[in-house]
Amino acid sequence: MSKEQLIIFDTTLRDGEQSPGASMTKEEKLRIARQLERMRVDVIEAGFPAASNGDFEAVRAVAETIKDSTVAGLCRAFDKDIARALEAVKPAKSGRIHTFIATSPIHMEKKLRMSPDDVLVAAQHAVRFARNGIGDVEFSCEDAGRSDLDFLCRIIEAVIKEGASTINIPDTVGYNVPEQYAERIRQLRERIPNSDKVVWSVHCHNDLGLAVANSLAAVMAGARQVECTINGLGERAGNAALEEIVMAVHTRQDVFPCITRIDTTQIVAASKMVSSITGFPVQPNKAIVGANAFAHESGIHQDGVLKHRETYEIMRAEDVGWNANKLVLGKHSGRTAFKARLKELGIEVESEQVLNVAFTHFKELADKKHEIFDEDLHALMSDEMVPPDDEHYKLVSSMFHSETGEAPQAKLTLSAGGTEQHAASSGSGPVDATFKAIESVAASGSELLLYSVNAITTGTDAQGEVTVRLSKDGRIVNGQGADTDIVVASAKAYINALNKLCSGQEKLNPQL
Ligand SMILES: CC(=O)SCCNC(=O)CCNC(=O)[C@H](O)C(C)(C)COP(=O)(O)OP(=O)(O)OC[C@H]1O[C@@H](n2cnc3c(N)ncnc32)[C@H](O)[C@@H]1OP(=O)(O)O
Ligand SMILES: CC(C)C(=O)C(=O)O
Repeated sequence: MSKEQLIIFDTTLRDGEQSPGASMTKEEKLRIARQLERMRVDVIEAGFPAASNGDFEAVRAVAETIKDSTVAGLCRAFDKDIARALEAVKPAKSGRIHTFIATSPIHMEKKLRMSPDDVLVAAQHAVRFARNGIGDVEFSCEDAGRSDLDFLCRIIEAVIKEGASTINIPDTVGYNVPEQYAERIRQLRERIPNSDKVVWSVHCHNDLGLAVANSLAAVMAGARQVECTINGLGERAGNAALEEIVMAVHTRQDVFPCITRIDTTQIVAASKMVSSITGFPVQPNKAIVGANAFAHESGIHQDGVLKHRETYEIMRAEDVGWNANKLVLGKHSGRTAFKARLKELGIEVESEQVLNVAFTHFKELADKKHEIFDEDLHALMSDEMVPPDDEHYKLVSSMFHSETGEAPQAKLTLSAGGTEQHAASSGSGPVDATFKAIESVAASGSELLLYSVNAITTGTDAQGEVTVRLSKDGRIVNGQGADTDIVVASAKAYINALNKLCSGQEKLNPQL
């Protein structure tokens, strides 16, 4: 007997982007969306079009590009929001409007300041309005995990009558526990007329570390869509991790009554891409995608695995995309192997020109490093992917001086809009001196929220990957830079963040 399909709805580009500091540019969203499509995700929630013109453009670009996944835009139960989302998803081959309103007593009374009856009317109106513009409408009862069951039944019955075809029951604040949440889904399916005509969806947050457990319990109770994100990214403690949901369902087919369409071999590439773009490292012990997820340290385990892999492994590393790399890349590699590996990693290169520049940089890196790993390529390509038009600032050259007892000095040459500028500064350390020197040219007035360095791979020749988070006028951006010299990586990351801050705006320093 063939199994029912479990719809995988990825919201990395929407709820994932709500992680403080994870905001993404249009180009970054497009790169991730292409990888999600390659992974055969069913629905890609690309953003919240009414949030800003930038997000509208990003959702529209995803809708124009993606052909094999449905593209969804989220909106409040508000005509203006819905109209904006309809416009953004219009170019999609398959588009969806996802509209929501809160249904819990605390949200209705304290946040919306609306009576339950008014919320019900707003929900009906929103779904009707959306259905006039598009055939595929999802309705979410925000904070359903703390909502009154009778009220949920009333509102859901009403929106189904208006034409909603997917009903989402979010545990918005991660309050539920698996048994209770599954029972909620079961009760709703039993009590609501025509419940078998809609897809039941779940969207779980991880405040108590139960997002995946709750989602899977709901699947056992009849949910057939799970909303999730790569690496579990998302508001506060995040959402259910896509890789964990998918691999639990695939590995335990003896338990689950459904199966996903996901190409699991694309999972690790997606995880590395999201980590590299957002600057959120994946913890080594993270299930499925952590560096240690398939590593065996202790003798008894190693002995067992050598005798029979399945003694300690319930999944095969290669099935989720680990160790897919059969070619070792280094300074003797050519363009063909370089291009092939990028393709395997889901990194699409827009033009031959970008490829040629990237290949030159790859060779430069290979001269400094013995072996080039996938992580190096992700970092390298993140540097290449900012379109040249948006690169107002460029690092031309740098010199650093540190001596015991002396304040470290940085001397830089930057190109600002094509004009070379020299800058020098001292600081409490070489990185501090570098940032001060850059600021003496850019005068961005931005606040440095985060500075972090990660060794991309092991060894003293490893590249350092630096993330710099800047904030200005309420906008928060992440910049990334990688180099075998971490001060250079820091300069690149700072400049990358500045370029994002000023993309689409006038240059930061009006004198330049
Ligand atoms: C659980 C979730 O993840 S929900 C999705 C969260 N995502 C976002 O918030 C996207 C980013 N948000 C934004 O850019 C802005 O908040 C906007 C553009 C959506 C709205 O901005 P503003 O109009 O300035 O409103 P603001 O954010 O201050 O307050 C939200 C308003 O929406 C109302 N509201 C909240 N949810 C809903 C809803 N689902 N339907 C209708 N109204 C809603 C609130 O009651 C509040 O109304 P009030 O101003 O009359 O008190
Ligand atoms: C809008 C919904 C789906 C949401 O993000 C939540 O409730 O957490």
